[in-house]
Amino acid sequence: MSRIAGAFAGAKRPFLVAYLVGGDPDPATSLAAAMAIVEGGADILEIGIPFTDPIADGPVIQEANVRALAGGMTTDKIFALVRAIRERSGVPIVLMTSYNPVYVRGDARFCHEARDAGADAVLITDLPPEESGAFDAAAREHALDRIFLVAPNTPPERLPLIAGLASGFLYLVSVQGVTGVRESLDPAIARRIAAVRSAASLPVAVGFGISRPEHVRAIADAGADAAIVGSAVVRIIGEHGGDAAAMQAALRAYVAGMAVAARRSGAL
Ligand SMILES: O=P(O)(O)OC[C@@H](O)[C@@H](O)c1c[nH]c2ccccc12
Repeated sequence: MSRIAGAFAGAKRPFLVAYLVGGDPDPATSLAAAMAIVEGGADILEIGIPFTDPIADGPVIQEANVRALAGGMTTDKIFALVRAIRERSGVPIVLMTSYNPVYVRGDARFCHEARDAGADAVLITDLPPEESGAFDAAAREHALDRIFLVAPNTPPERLPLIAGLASGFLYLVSVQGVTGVRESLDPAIARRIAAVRSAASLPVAVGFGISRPEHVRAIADAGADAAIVGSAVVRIIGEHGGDAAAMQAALRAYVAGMAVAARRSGAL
């Protein structure tokens, strides 16, 4: 069983997935951020490989991409970051990336290096299921789970195709649009979670726009297995970039509040 499947099957189910851009604002501070997020209680870590032309990223994450690239982040250093986290923690790690950094290495080499560093899964934001056959074969060979996005405008008839390729969990995008903190959740989310559930037996994690404990509770009450928080975490890193100790304290406190909200939810 993969580390991610094991986490979802375990007594302490994963409720909170936290995202950060690898290397934001520089490799050492990013490691400090990742460890504070884990210490705060995140159950799964999602690490974005910074890229000049990201898809679906709102302004907060775009700026983090720019900071990370300016701080010297490369794909090699992403693997070094994953390795450093893995030396310190057993937290499941999802690598999120555009296909470009994968393509330049080749599917097999990318998957080998990701696995060797200690990553558990890969999410490629711009590789549709129809075109992911070669990558999927390499991922399977290296025992990496494949996370796919399901958006509000994903036609229901595509769900079986996506569910057939995915493993670990399905990433349900809560809104049509880009990443970023939002005031409230789309009321249609419960219906969408139910639709994904009926098409797939995988855990469902909901992301985009989740930033407050009440959002996490609402997601849990709507039947999701996990909530994904990105921009709210990345914003804290951006605010404290120069002061690692203050950044770590703020991240620990914020993530702990979100994790506690998830675990108190009756639905979970
Ligand atoms: O930032 P938000 O709204 O909290 O959403 C999570 C999201 O940032 C993260 O999972 C993510 C970052 N970049 C992406 C690109 C596509 C899909 C998802 C993502």
